[in-house]
Amino acid sequence: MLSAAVSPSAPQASSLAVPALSVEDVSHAFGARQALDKVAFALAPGDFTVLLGLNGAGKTTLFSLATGLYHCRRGRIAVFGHDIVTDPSPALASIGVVFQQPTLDLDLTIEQNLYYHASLHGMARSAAAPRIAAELERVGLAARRRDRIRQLSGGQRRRVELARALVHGPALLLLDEPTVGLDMESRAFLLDHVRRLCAERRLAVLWATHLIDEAGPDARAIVLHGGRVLADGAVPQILRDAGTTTLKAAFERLVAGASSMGKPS
Ligand SMILES: Nc1ncnc2c1ncn2[C@@H]1O[C@H](COP(=O)(O)OP(=O)(O)OP(=O)(O)O)[C@@H](O)[C@H]1O
Repeated sequence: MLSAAVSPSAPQASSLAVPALSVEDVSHAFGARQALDKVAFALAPGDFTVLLGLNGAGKTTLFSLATGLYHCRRGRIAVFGHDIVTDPSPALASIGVVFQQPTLDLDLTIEQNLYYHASLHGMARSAAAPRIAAELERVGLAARRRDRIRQLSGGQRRRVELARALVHGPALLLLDEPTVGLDMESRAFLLDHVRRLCAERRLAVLWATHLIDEAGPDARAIVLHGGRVLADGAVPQILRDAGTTTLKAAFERLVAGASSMGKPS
């Protein structure tokens, strides 16, 4: 398993009055294809939750709905109580996102990309400057701040995207397959960095991945398959419920069970 150098925070959704993220019976279809089917869960501040699903499970669709890229028509998504459809401004102000597809401007410098993001969030340059400096320092890229994105490696670009997602001070961080294509060292860096943020800033994190080892034994995991939540809980509990010793085996058992019941795959 990848290491996380900080003590994790336990799932606390039940003890929280207003969840950082609340997904209530959300369904979404593309024509006849049902991408999400009554998905429901909640995240509390400080929760590090891994959304585990194979290609096509519905992870990106859920992220697109949670960030307002798609209109949420069936069910409800709220960020700190703000409905993403009816009250989007405060909801979006609280979210930081690292999308699956890189969205940096390759011809701008690291700093220019971050200032642009800050301005989209209505931050004055004077307010953005110390935030940008601090986030770049934390991801080890302060000295490269005037380099253009195209001069960076894939892992460095991902770190820039993470720094950018945090510049406006979100309390909820959504990451869609953030480590795809990265080597072990870069994956471990990102995972450790995000786990630290959870612990230090009480950031709520939803980390979507198909890489099972990114859900350490101390994480909470939501298993999404065929648009449905098959399991949601602390990893040890998921193992107990599935009667397995590894999350990989539990995942395979859950998916096989869903398939044998005729659920979409
Ligand atoms: N724009 C779209 N039009 C039609 N079908 C779509 C569209 N986007 C996603 N789908 C379908 O919805 C389902 C869920 O896709 P989604 O991209 O959300 O899964 P995912 O878990 O993010 O997978 P991946 O890890 O491969 O990105 C899949 O069956 C996919 O083919």
